[in-house]
Amino acid sequence: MRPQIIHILGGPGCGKGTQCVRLATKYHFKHLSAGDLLRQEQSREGSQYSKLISDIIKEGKIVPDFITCNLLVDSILNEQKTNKFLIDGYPRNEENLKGWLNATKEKELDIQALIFFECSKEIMWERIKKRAQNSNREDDNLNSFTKRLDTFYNHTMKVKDYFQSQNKCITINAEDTPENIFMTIEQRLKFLLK
Ligand SMILES: Nc1ncnc2c1ncn2[C@@H]1O[C@H](COP(=O)(O)OP(=O)(O)O)[C@@H](O)[C@H]1O
Ligand SMILES: O=c1ccn([C@@H]2O[C@H](COP(=O)(O)OP(=O)(O)O)[C@@H](O)[C@H]2O)c(=O)[nH]1
Ligand SMILES: [Mg+2]
Repeated sequence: MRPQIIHILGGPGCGKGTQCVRLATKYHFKHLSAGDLLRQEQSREGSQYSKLISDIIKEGKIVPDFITCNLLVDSILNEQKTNKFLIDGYPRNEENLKGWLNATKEKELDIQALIFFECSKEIMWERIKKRAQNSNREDDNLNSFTKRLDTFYNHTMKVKDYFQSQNKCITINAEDTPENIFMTIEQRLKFLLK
């Protein structure tokens, strides 16, 4: 069967990773966080992209697609246990989207849906501040958060528009408790979750 893919997007700190972990555990998805893959590549000894990734992440900008797309495709093709994937935090702009649509067509990957989290910037900032207490991430500070937010509104929203035009976008209110958000996702994605 063709690998099945669900994307998750939303602003910085809205709770994408938290809900992906829950979904992956209960429904046996492989959770691929584009940000985690980039951070791994950044700290991989000998990586020619370390500095580029680090600089872009601090600035809240978006890493060129050939890097992120290759990391994701490699992870999908190397996965042995499942053919269901949650792709967390990607595609983040139109360049990512174009690269991803080409790659998925070529590799015959089936994109089923985008889960899009809606959350106010005030709540996202509260959550980032909480995460900053133990995340050690270079971008969990007010300066990077402001830039990431700007990138989100100016670029990532266009990706949402694309999925909406394909009738594949499921919008979820992410301002609730993690438990309630998870229940809402389960209800809205019943047709996909097995
Ligand atoms: N629904 C929620 N209510 C309160 N805090 C949350 C909720 N979801 C996630 N968090 C917390 O907010 C922070 C950011 O969550 P995370 O899942 O890493 O977001 P994202 O991947 O979208 O940046 C973490 O500290 C997490 O524990
Ligand atoms: O496809 C991606 C995903 C992430 N990033 C970079 O990695 C950072 C952190 O992404 P992550 O998804 O981990 O952040 P989150 O939204 O979960 O806080 C982003 O701000 C971007 O700079 C990127 O360039 N391309
Ligand atoms: Mg995350």
